[in-house]
Amino acid sequence: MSELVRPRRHHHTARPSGFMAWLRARRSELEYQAWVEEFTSQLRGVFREACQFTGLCHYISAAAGLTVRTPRVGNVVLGPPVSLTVELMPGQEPEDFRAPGQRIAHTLGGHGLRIERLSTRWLRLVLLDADPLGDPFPLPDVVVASGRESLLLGRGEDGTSLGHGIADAAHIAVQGQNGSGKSAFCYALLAQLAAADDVLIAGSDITGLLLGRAWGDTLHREWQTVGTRDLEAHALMLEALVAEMDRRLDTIPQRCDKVTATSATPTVLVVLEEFPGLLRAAASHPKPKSGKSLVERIVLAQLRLLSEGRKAAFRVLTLAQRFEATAVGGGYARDQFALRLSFRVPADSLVMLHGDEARPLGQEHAGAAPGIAYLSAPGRDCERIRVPYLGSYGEYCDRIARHGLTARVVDEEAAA
Ligand SMILES: Nc1ncnc2c1ncn2[C@@H]1O[C@H](COP(=O)(O)OP(=O)(O)OP(=O)(O)O)[C@@H](O)[C@H]1O
Repeated sequence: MSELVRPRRHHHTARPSGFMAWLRARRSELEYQAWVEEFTSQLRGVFREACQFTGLCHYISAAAGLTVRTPRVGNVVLGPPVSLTVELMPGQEPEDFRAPGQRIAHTLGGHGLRIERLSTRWLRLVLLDADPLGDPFPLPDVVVASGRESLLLGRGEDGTSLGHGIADAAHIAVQGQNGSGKSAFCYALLAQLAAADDVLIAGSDITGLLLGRAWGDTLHREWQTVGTRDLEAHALMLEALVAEMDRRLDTIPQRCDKVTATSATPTVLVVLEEFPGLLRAAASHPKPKSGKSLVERIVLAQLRLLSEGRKAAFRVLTLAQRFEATAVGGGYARDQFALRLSFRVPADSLVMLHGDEARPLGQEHAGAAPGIAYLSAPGRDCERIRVPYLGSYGEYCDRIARHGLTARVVDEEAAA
């Protein structure tokens, strides 16, 4: 199969003058039209073959033998970008094109496929020339005033921005290999949240970079435990958070089934940076003669925050290189995360966190550039996004110093 080359007009810089010039222009236009026809018919043929090889077809048994039916192509638009309208076959849905989309795009000579629903039966498939997530994009110096406002999570392949309110009842799981951009993503997330009056950023960070130093003068700092020198302090902090959660659950007002975050009872974002590393470090701690080990205490506290925290306005943000059940406190703990992001990870890790739906992307995502993540969330199709980049670590420290909350304006009425 020869490569599909999108027809391009020859641009004449000078306006044709005289009969010979007119003739040349006319001939060039006819050649262009013939090229367009040839390209369009080849594109239809290659699309048909791609559908056949990716299973987007029906096999019909007729007297003359087995025939293959593929989705009918309506209009082809040269663009750029090239797009084609396609009629769905009986029983087909636009989602069926998502998994094989990239293979179809590669077969047609593009990088990716954007799927747009035109009507119940018709789709537009847009062939993307380059990876729309290829270029980094900066995080503007913005903060939210409340956890109910939407944080900028990233940009999807169709260029639209994706938001998430921390007050939404979802715990967040972030996995990625070294250097894949997960810390930078959390810098961007926390920097946006630092000034919210109804949010407390708490948690444990053995690296002491995401939490800790940068938060020095803010009121979040006293709820953050960092470093590896005093590992018991991490367990004590998590247990203190569980105690606060229990207090809130005990005092939920009559006829309410959850705590509504205010400046007096802020949404507590419990950040667990490099959680498997914390468990590994805690495992080397001497076991007490009686009672629970340090690892058991940390795992139990995390599990309680994950399973009961949502109603008490607690959200957990856990980071790990790999979200293996054994590394993050068990399969039940892992199941509690509704919003899941994977930066560059091996294909099996991607499937482990996002399920079989992510399998077709596994190989490609294993080589993803820093800042590109695969995201799944309730009520959303799984998708690739590019997260915003805040810049250097120094810039993160500057933003926290500039915006980090140092005092709360308590709304007395809401507090009562
Ligand atoms: N969104 C992004 N856009 C562009 N470049 C990025 C982005 N995020 C990270 N990078 C680049 O990748 C580098 C590594 O990112 P980061 O430190 O966040 O990785 P990590 O996954 O946290 O790694 P580690 O586990 O080693 O801490 C950054 O120093 C930066 O150069």
